[in-house]
Amino acid sequence: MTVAIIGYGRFGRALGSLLEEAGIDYRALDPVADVPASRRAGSMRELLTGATRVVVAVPVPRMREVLEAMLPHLRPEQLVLDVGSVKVKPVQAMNEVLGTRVPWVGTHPLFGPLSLAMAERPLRVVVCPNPLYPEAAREARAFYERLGCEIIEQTPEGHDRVMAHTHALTFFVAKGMVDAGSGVDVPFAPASFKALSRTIETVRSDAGHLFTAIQHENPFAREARGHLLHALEAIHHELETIPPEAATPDTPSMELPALETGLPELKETRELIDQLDHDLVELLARRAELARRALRAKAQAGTPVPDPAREEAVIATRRAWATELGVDPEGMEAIFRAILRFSRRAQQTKE
Ligand SMILES: O=C(O)C(=O)C[C@]1(C(=O)O)C=C[C@@H](O)C=C1
Repeated sequence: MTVAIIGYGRFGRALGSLLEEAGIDYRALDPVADVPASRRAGSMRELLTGATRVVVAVPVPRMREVLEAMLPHLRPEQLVLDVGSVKVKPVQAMNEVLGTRVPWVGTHPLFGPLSLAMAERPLRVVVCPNPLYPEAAREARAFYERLGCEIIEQTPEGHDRVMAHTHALTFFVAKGMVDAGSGVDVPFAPASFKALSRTIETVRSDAGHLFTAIQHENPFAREARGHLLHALEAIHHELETIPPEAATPDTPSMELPALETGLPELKETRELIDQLDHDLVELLARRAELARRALRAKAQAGTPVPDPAREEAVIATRRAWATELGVDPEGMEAIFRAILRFSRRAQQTKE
């Protein structure tokens, strides 16, 4: 399989690194971004000749003109996939420009460069089957599964509706908070804000055109923003009008979903421990993924594998962190020695 990537921006590059990890050959074309010489195609014709999968990773508003530029060089045995963050408009563009000439399918990988760098798992991709090419969705599934992704099937409308209430609103709220100056240079922050500030960082690190695309190019985003603004206005108004002494947690409109589980204390505590351990297992899986990445980097740089000096440095810092947090450094060292053994074992297995 040879993959052609059109658009070597943040996502195009991230996809390139996934393809490389999976041992799949690819070429890329971008009018401005720097493509490594070994991967660079000189023209659309050169890029598309011989490619079996063609990934369109350009900003959504540019999709149609790019599809038009591709069309003369495409052949019916190829498969075109877009990776836009919205689906109704790109699918419409592919339907109109490619139609029944070349197989195509709309897809949205729900991960970006940041989640790949952090070794977040699972990597999920929404695939939107279309009646013109039922086989294309199956091929897209197989393609993404080779990259280690899980697939969710959705209609373009279903996808955009969900995204309007999740992706678009998250970006909207985060940008609103950034523009209102919240969280800048604060001396301390409660846990509730820490979770949100991670989101703000993600939004900040994404390409600028993404913000406009997920708001403007999603037909349901405007309405979702309107509902949110309306709800916020109503809350603001109530906070202004309800006298403070009347605003108990039982005031109907101010009620938040109950936090009390009503479970006996031991049962509740064990459930919390289970949740926390689940997070730990997920973190350890990501750590193992990063260790495998370190191994690949070391293979290129000729660094020793395993590396006792690095392992001792790891242990020393974790002991210091434990001391700072007031937990037993000996115990923490034992845990990290086990984690390093786990890590070395993970480096010996492929996936
Ligand atoms: O940092 C590295 O070189 C790694 O390969 C990662 C790691 C780790 O899991 O932290 C794993 C094995 C090495 O012996 C040292 C450290």
